[in-house]
Amino acid sequence: MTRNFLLEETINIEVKYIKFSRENFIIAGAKILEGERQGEIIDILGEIINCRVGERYRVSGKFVNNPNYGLQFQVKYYEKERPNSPEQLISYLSNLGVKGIGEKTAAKIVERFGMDSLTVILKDFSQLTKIKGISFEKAESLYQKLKEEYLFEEAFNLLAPLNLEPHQIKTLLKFYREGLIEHLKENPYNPIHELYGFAFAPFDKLARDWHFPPNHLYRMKASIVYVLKEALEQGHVYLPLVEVYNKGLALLGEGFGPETLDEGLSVLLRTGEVCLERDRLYLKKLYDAEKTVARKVAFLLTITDKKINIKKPLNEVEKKLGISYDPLQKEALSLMFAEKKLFVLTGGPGTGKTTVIKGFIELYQRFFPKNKIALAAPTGRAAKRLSESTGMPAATIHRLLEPEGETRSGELLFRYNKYEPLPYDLIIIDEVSMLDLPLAAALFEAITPECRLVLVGDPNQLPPVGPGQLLKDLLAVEEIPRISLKTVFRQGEDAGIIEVAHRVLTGDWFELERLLGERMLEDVFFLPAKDTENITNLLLKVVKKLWENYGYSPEDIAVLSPMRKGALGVENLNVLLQKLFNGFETQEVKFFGTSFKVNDKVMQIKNNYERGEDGVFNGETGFIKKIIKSGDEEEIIVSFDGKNIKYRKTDLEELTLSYATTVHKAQGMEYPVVVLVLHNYHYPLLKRNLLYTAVTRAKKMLIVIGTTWALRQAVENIKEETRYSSLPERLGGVFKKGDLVEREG
Ligand SMILES: Nc1ncnc2c1ncn2[C@@H]1O[C@H](COP(=O)(O)OP(=O)(O)OP(=O)(O)O)[C@@H](O)[C@H]1O
Repeated sequence: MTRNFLLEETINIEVKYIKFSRENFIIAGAKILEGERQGEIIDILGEIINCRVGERYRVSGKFVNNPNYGLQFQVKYYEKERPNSPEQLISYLSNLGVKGIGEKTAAKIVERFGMDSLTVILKDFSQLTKIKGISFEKAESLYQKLKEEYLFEEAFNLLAPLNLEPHQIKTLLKFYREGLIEHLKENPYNPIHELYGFAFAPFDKLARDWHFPPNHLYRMKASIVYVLKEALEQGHVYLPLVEVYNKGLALLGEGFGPETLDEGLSVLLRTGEVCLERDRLYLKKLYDAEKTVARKVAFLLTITDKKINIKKPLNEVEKKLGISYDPLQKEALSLMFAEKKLFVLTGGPGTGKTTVIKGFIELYQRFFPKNKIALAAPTGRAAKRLSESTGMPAATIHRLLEPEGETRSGELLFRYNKYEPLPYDLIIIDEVSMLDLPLAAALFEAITPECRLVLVGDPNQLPPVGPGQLLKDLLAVEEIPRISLKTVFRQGEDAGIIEVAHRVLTGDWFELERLLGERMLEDVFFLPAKDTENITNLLLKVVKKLWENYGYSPEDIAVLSPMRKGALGVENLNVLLQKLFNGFETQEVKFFGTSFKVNDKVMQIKNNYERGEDGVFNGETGFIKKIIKSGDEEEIIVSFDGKNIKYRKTDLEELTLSYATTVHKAQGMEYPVVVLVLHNYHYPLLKRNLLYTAVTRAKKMLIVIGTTWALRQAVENIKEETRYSSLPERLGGVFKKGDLVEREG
């Protein structure tokens, strides 16, 4: 949102009704308040936060003629006007959404305090209690709401013209509260240091506006930290110093050389915000995490146990489970009882990883009946699957560690850590491909040296969303005991899916094309379609058929797309699928353009350890069971696997519709039916590991809809991003040079 908008006009309007709102984009009917068009009601379109009926705005933008809707005004910049008549004030107060402050009560307030009402509320809200029907609590809620509005407005007026997104402004306010502007004045780059996910440019512009010189130390420091945080978002644990300098100098613009950054770097090193090792620069948090994991892994490998011979009891276990393990599986089982306390089991779908784990637990319980075992996985769904297949309780790694609070910048603190280690003798972690470095560090730190650790996963899946690539890194260190299971044992209804998964892995496009083209497989279908419109239509037709004719419920069907945005992006598909599955439902709560309806399939999109009894975590899916409306309050009850969790309207930023989801978000999940859409415009993401991850999510049926080119591209593109991580070298060092890892002392 900038003010330099070609042919820009500015008009004053009053919002009469909201026609449409999505995220922060709205279309509203507004009355023009002055000028030639005074009194006309036209549509205004644009991003306006917390836009409410009755409010007045000064909007800048341009008039456009829409062939269907007539004259409209596209808003590029706006300023909310404070109410300046008693009627406006009443409308403003009653539309704030404070429980118990409707039009009548608002009128009483304005009657008593006149045009000073807002000042009175902000200065001394207890005065409101003089009015009959306004309790202290009600007055306080109104004060809180008003204060929030003012803070937001102040921040918005300062930051929105710098291209900061509204949700980012909210994040800043949540973190700095009333002190936001003060903190920015002190050092406009503070958020780059203290938070994640912010661009450099807005704060750089702010610093310029406030006359901080371009070679200011703050700017040098922030550019380095920004470059490292950007690298973290891309999965890197560190960046080579030369890359930091190149990227940092590109940010600073012309006229700067490495020597200007040197000063910033030495301050950051002195204060410990970043760490330099050889030519590798780390954010401290990731440096510590990497060292923790390396130290613990080294420790688990150096302190050894007595090897146990499992030959005889294994026969009994095989009899009990009615299975005969193949030689590789037997070797895996025997290594799990070897001297070293860390073991990594890998393999694609259906290769018997779970079957080996089951046998291992059986054996372990025979040898150590009193020992305590914990099973965990990075996501709730993966933990549930692990629990179902082993018949033992399994938790997410978060729950295993028991979050107890979080730091100001949102990092979780756990009950179990190096001071209070996890009370288990054996820990088995599944889906380790999804485990990122910070969570791995928290886990490893909380493991006692006596504990045995078995890690299970498939390294061909996508790497974790967070930084690092633990599983791949561990596999790169030859001293770490591991077995990679190869034979596919599963011969059920998903045989075709497994065959396709293996063909994808080997990049066997011609065979795959033949299998799909000749419809050789019972459970995999490729429906070629060219443009996004055809793909969408076909998708809706297919999903409708699956639902109405084949009896699959929305819960059973996962529509996967590589991206969030665009015609075939998850956001768009969710709106279409909601209409299909739940179009007639009328009970809804609107939240920034998303309509949440009863029966909708939803996903939690951030970890919240305080929600419900033991937290709801990123990636958990559920269904909206109930919407409760009382007065101005709206609440939603979501059932996650039978567990009912309450969300207030303001909590809805934690939820998203999940009829469709990205392949990245579907990692670790399994669904009876996967419908995957692929189009040429997904090009940057069309990679083998993404396709493999999508394919292996399907248990009974896989349907791919899209262009042949996109599918082939995904099969053949093996360019995986390289993630900078020193873990393999650090661990290699233990066995060779011993220079990068400190032994546990
Ligand atoms: N040695 C074996 N002999 C016969 N059947 C086996 C053997 N090992 C595994 N199976 C069978 O193969 C199927 C797949 O095994 P399992 O579920 O353990 O694989 P997985 O690697 O965990 O798969 P996924 O990653 O897809 O969950 C199961 O039905 C299992 O009973």
